[in-house]
Amino acid sequence: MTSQPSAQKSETKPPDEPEPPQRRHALSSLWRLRHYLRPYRGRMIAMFTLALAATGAALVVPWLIQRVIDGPITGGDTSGVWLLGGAIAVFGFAEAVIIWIRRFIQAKVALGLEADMRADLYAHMQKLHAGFHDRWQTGQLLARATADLGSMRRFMAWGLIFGAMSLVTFAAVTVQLVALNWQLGLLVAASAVPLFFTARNFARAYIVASRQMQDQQGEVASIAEQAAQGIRVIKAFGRAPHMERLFGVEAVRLRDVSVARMDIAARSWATFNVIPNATLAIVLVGGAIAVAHQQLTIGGLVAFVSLQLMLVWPVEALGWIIANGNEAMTAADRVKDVFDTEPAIADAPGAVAVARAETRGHVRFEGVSFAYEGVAEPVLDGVDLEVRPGETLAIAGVTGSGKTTLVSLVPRLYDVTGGRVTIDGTDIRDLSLASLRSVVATAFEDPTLFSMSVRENLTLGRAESTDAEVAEALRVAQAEFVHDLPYGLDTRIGEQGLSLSGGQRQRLALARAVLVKPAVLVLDDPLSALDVHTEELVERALASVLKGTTALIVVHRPSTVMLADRVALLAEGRIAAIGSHSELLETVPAYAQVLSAESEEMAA
Ligand SMILES: Nc1ncnc2c1ncn2[C@@H]1O[C@H](COP(=O)(O)OP(=O)(O)OP(=O)(O)O)[C@@H](O)[C@H]1O
Repeated sequence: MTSQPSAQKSETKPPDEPEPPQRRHALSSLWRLRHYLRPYRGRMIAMFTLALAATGAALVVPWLIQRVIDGPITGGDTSGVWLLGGAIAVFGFAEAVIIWIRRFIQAKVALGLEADMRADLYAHMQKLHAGFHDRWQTGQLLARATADLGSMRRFMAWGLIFGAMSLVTFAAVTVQLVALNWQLGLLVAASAVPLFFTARNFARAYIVASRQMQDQQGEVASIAEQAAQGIRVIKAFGRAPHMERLFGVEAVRLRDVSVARMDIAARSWATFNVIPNATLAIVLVGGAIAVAHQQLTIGGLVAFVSLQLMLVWPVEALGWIIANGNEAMTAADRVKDVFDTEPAIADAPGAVAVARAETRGHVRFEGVSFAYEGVAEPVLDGVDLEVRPGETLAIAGVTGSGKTTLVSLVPRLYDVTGGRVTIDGTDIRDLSLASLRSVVATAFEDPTLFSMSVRENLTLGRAESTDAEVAEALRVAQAEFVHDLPYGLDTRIGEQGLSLSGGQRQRLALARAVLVKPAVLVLDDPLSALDVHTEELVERALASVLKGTTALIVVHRPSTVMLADRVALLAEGRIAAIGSHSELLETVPAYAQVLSAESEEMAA
């Protein structure tokens, strides 16, 4: 078996995870994902039009107020107030309705966008080879699929519209202000200059802080995920305080980078608040002077101030929009890291599909070498091995000799780095992955079961299996205990099947592989968790299945070797010896050592 990847993963960051992004790169990462907006183009245009209409309705109100003050109020004509007051109410109500409709559409667009991106990201992660998942922390992937997509959704569906509307509002209000009083209007327009510089400096600092926080969120998620997965080990070793400390260190780091990020935001947002309010104070003084000099009516001043108040929120929101945009850019950069990883194991051009019925299951390893990514030393170095159709070949070797690695090459969980593996004479890289995996079925020593019903877990490799076939597979794997579960085959088993014992999980995983009725069955020490009696029962039933199937079985125990027609001894990356169990016991001392004293007893 391979060593626990999560243990390795906790030590290192993904090697292909880049350094914090340059603003330009982050922007281009977000830009590259613009196609997700395409299906929502119509609704985005509708949202923008509605936002414009709401702003238009809001802009009319100060103009009407000016008419009320300068007309009916100044002239003492109360009858005119009703009409203008009614118009103000209509426009105010219209604005509220339009905003409500826009928000309704916006929520659908936002959630639809996020769901689309998440579905694609998940599909892509599923296509990525096992080597990618070995190197990436699960928490980092989780953070990308949740928090990062959330940031992108917020910007694409809200930030973009609000940003555009803030600019439109600023321009429209400024034009109106200049028309009312050009000196004061230009003063308000000039306040855009300090705003621009504040916004630029804020954006530069915030993008780095955002990326640091997002990366750290991934670290915290990784530790939490490992702690949840390894809760039994942690408890058994009394390491809860140690794990708490580890988590605490990362959580404090997350708090620190989040506080640093908010610090940058708080300072800039204070400026975003101060500028419009300071401008408003100056306008009030200047406006009062203008009214005194009869350059502006009282109604004009009230309209001016009302219009200017309309700018306070868009300017204050600028800080949020920039922050949101930066978070979306760095999130897109992080998501792009995953999207840009090409599946190293994929269908070759012109890959052919093999049919199960036509596959004899003649497996050959021809001069096969293999080294894990980033590891110089090869695990396998020139393996030549033949498994004839219908033959059962056991692979033995000391721990860490590469048995799991060797059998993982057959379903192409990893690709050879030298030589080739063939099935019925065809290089498996020339077969379509889907068809290869339908003729090769695998059961691992550490059987992963999913949080779904027993039936769904069993039929994972062959959804169309009949009840009779399921029953037969359960019999072969001696897994009939499932019928005693509260809902039988419909019992939902816990995450990773934790509510079942190790041996029960192993038997279900074996039944799942057998159910596929594969041409080539790969079993990686599938009976290691069973007691001797159950193992014997499974072996007896399995023997009938193995008769018509080519099988490669990784073995540690002599009892499992008995299933095999021949045994290959793997040592130093090569096949050191091959033959029947008794031949090897007699002629290869290393073989007897590998299978321990137990093997000698059995041979005797
Ligand atoms: N994902 C991986 N990345 C890097 N190295 C790995 C990976 N998986 C396994 N190795 C290394 O490859 C070597 C062979 O591992 P493998 O699991 O194939 O051995 P094995 O013979 O099946 O061991 P065991 O009998 O203990 O199950 C070991 O040195 C192991 O540390």
